[in-house]
Amino acid sequence: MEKSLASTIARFTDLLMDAVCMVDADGRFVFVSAACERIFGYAPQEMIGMQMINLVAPADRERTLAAARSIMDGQPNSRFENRYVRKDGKIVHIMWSARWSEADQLRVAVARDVTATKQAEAMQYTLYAISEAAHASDNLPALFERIHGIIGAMLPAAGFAVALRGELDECLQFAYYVNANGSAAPHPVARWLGEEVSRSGQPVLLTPATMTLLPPALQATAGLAPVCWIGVPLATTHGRIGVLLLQGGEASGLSGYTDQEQELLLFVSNQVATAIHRQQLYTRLRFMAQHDELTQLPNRRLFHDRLQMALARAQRHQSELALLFIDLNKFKQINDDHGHACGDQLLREVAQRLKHCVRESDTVARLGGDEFVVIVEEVLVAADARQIVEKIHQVLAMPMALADGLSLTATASIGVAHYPEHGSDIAQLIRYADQAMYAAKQTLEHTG
Ligand SMILES: Nc1nc2c(ncn2[C@@H]2O[C@H](COP(=O)(O)OP(=O)(O)OP(=O)(O)O)[C@@H](O)[C@H]2O)c(=O)[nH]1
Repeated sequence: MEKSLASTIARFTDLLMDAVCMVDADGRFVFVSAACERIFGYAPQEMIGMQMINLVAPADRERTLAAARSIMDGQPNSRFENRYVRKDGKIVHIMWSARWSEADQLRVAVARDVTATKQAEAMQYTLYAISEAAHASDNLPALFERIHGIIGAMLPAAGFAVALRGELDECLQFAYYVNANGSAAPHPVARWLGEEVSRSGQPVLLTPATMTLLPPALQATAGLAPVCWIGVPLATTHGRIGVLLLQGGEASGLSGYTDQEQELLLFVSNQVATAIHRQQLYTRLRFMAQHDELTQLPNRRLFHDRLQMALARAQRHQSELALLFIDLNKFKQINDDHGHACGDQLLREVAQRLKHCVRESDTVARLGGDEFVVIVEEVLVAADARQIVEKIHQVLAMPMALADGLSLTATASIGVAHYPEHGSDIAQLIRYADQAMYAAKQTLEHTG
């Protein structure tokens, strides 16, 4: 009776959702139940005789062998997890319950496919990590790098790109691009894919099998390397802001990404879009708080911060710096004669010209009205600053083409303070430069 019950049970192991495997002392499968085919992709007759360890994902082999040894030493394990490579190359996550049967000289194990649970956990973690990244990053490049790392852990990629639509022209610009060759310029396929996804608002999966989606000229450019890309739109509740692109490499296999992986990326893309949009808003607000709206130059607050930093650098390196206070002459007259809009235009033009008089690393700021300041770092001698002052007088004296065919020139009174000669803190330097500017204006008035 007992014997027939045992054989009845044996016949019905095929009904189990979990797979039953028996492995001999040499590590070969000697029995596998029917569920193995669903989990591992191999028919039972294919699996029998195979070395168990050859099916284990390479990264998990050492751990798995150690666990097998411990089970054979008489320590059953009911919660061992590892990854297997299915016959079709996909990874499955398995939870094992196993023990050694001394009488049969077999390791008897029950395998449960926990891939779906693992993926759900990974997805939840990814969503959480992206929202954390949104809070932890204080600029867009830092956010892109973090998102690259988070998504790269979920979907292995040789290349990663974020392309964003311009606010005004909706043109797609690559804001972040990393690929395996270290090339700084986006691959032509990436550009095409970005435009395609941005235009249609639909995800696109490019694999060797769907390569014909590419225009013929690009198919040739794609070359010998296997084409393998996923492109998904980045959309927030306010609309589409750009595109996220992933380029597969060896890790994604020669056949490229799958529909499932595209779904995964699409699923997290909303969270990514929200994080980027948030950062864009924050960056814009910060810019507005630190810059003058009319000229887009740093405002008084940012000027103070920059001067503080420049002074600290000069003190550290025992170098010199110059501070220039610039006030336009008779600017009120321009407003009165030609209107406020014309005055605005002139102020914008003056701002541009001042920027061209100094290096990119120097600061030109607008304090308000017709008052500008320039911080010149690493001036070597007073003559350097005098040269800049001279240049400013020259560029302002060149006619500025304004609206309605109007052409005007400007003049300015300029005061210069040198560090360390005229002060050792920013208050002293500002006071000195302001007084020097005032004195220059007085001289001008007295000389007519
Ligand atoms: N168009 C325009 N005018 C501005 C702006 N801000 C301030 N102003 C004007 O700039 C003028 C500055 O006047 P003043 O300080 O007397 O300067 P000024 O006429 O150059 O006089 P001096 O410096 O003594 O030569 C005022 O008429 C302000 O109304 C602005 O953003 N746009």
